[in-house]
Amino acid sequence: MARRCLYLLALGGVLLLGIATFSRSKGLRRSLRGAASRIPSQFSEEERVDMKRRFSISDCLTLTGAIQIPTVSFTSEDYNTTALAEFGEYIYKVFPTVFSTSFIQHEVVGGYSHLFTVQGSDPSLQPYLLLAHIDVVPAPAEGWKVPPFSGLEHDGFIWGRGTLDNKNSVMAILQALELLLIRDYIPQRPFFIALGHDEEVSGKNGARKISTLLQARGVQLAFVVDEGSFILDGFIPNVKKPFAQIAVAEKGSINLMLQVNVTPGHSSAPQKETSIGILAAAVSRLEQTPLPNMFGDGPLKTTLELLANEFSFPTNIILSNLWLFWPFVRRFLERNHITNALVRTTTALTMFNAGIKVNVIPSVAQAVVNFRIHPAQTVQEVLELVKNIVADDRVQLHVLSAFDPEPVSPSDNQALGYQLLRHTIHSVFPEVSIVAPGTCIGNTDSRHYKNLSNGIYRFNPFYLRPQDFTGIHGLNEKISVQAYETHVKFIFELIQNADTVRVSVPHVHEL
Ligand SMILES: CCCCCCCC/C=C\CCCCCCCC(=O)N[C@@H](CCC(N)=O)C(=O)O
Ligand SMILES: [Zn+2]
Ligand SMILES: [Zn+2]
Repeated sequence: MARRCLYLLALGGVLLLGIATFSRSKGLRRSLRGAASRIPSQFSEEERVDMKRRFSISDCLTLTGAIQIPTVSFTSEDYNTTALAEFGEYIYKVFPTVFSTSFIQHEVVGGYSHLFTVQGSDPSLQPYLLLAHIDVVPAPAEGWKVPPFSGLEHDGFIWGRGTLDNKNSVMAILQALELLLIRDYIPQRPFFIALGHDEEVSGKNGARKISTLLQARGVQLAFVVDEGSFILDGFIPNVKKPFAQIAVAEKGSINLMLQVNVTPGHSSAPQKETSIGILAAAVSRLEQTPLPNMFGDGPLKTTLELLANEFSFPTNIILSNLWLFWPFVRRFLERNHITNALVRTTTALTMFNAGIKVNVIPSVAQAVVNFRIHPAQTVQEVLELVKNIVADDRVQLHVLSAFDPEPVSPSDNQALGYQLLRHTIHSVFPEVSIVAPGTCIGNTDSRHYKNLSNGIYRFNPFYLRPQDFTGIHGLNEKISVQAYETHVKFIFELIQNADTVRVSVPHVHEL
């Protein structure tokens, strides 16, 4: 009853005050609106067939295609170096113009990563960086409808590990540049392309080394574009149509090992508690005690306000008036595992090891918990909360790896990278009316570049539905041929759009 009264009261207030509107100054957004690509992003039938083959199954220059090369990362010390080296040779063969153009320098960094420096014709413009990664997570063939490294095309889709994460970006970036160069396009704004080889296992040998190299050269970037968000379709119940989310934030991470040591013994006369029992109780407490809901801090509130009109009544009214309804929305978002990941630091129990024999009380039990830290919290704050939840001195806590969330990048009208992406999304996907800032719940190589730019944007130009999400790191990863072509078109337009707009920048760097 009380809730109903509150709701009616609020509704009345809303009608009186009028539904919130967002004032938008013109500035950069206006200058982008008139910007048109100088070379139309239209590809001949032959070019379309070629770009598909290079990505999937190349029958022209080699027997393999990009998806067929098993560039698997297992751990930060163990990745398929043979495949990574083969991939380097492959891109050299299939993108001859990129590799032979005088104003493009190519360097191999960290053994297998690639850095391309494209010297723009106007060095007064601040450079930007396009990121992607060559490596993929393992893909045992069980459960796949086609072999994961076959690159087979079926029903309009290219199947295989890396088709969404992230050889699509690697190949689309190089393909778009190749096609622009063939059309004699000379970029005005300098830019870099960095293709990491160990993103899936930290990026410390690829992205981090490239970033260090660029920093040593005094490079400051106008913006960085990486993977990490999409045109989201069906992730939020009741949202009427897909919307593009550009991730301006990225969660932090802690891998925490919990360990319990006891004196081993015969299982016929166990002590009251075993190492396994103590550890199991501790990790269960962690799982059963969610970390605080941080709704209201970070970009999610803005995303929901921008989406408000996409919902039907009364959700549209509720989201337009979060100042009033935030306690309700805060609780609502916890109910679904993906929206829950957006409002708090998540706790995932990922490894559990103990025991050597059926009749031996094990001396050691170990578990690993993976926390993804909300943008409004830090590693130290999370560790403090975790200690209080575990609350058992017999459980040792060892931080295996940890990093804080990334700073939130600007998404205002003067934010060049954000506005260029926004403009390009509207031009390549005219049916997508909403572009909103958001948070990447996974981690990307872009975090290694935060010293070089405050404008880091994570966006992949394709539609993602919840069922597609299960293919990323999962089974039957696939991309439609049309989505891959559109990815190429998007980069083709983005590079040209980056040349069209002029904003004053504080730092000018000569490549
Ligand atoms: C209101 C907005 C609703 C938003 C719904 C969000 C839907 C999110 C969908 C997908 C997010 C996918 C994130 C992809 C990037 C993840 C890349 C990745 O797997 N990285 C690894 C890196 C590991 C490492 N060692 O660095 C990881 O995160 O584990
Ligand atoms: Zn990835
Ligand atoms: Zn991945």
